[in-house]
Amino acid sequence: MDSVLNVDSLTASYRKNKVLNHVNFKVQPGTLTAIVGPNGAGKSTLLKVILELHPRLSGTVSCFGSTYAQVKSRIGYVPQRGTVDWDFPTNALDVVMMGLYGRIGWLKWPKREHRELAMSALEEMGLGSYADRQISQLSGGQQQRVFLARALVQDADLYFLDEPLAGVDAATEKVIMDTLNTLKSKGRTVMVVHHDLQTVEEYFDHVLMLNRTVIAHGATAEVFNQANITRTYGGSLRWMGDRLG
Ligand SMILES: Nc1ncnc2c1ncn2[C@@H]1O[C@H](COP(=O)(O)OP(=O)(O)OP(=O)(O)O)[C@@H](O)[C@H]1O
Repeated sequence: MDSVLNVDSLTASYRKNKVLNHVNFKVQPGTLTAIVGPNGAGKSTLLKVILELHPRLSGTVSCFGSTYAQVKSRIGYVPQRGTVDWDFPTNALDVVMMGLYGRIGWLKWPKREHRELAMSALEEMGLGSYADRQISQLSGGQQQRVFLARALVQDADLYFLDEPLAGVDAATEKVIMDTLNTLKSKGRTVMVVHHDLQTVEEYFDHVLMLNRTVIAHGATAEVFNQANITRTYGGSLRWMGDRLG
């Protein structure tokens, strides 16, 4: 089967600090992958390099057999909440509409059908009554759902989400995971930076274990084991041993 994403010998740095070193992996369509690794492992940087928001030093990234620039309308991104300027004066509905600009075209006015699409995505996220609310006046979990709604209306084939479950309550976590599973059931491919090792097996069918390079990658049932967790995190996670044997 052709891979949706092929990362080959990818190396990236911030000035002289090499953050990603010969990262190699391929992702198959219709998979839901957790990207896990300790703080500073390069998870967010990996997404930024794939999305051409940060340059690579060497290596290649191909999405659907093409460069990112050629297929970017097929790719959705939900950034880490902390990296977004929530004081930007815009309301929830307008943020969701941004996901439609690929279809509407920049500098063109959205039509009623676009507004309805954005509205129904907000409703799907349980935020129908918040459409006019300034994004700075939403809770963290609501902001996260607004960004997920924006990604949904984009109707992409490949999604990257950077810690969408960080700091959200159980109800929002369920809404987000249900949404990601729906995308997967439609054959979309989803990659999620994730920190809670306790839920990796329950939520994700694949896992990419990263610590500046790929420590392990594959089906969760095959690679998410104590040996690989220790290799990824060092000896600092001994408490997981009881669970994973
Ligand atoms: N803009 C930047 N300028 C300089 N160094 C950076 C920058 N962004 C990240 N780094 C460094 O690159 C390394 C990898 O950071 P990155 O944010 O990719 O890690 P991460 O795995 O996503 O971490 P976390 O789990 O803490 O979010 C870290 O050492 C970090 O300090």
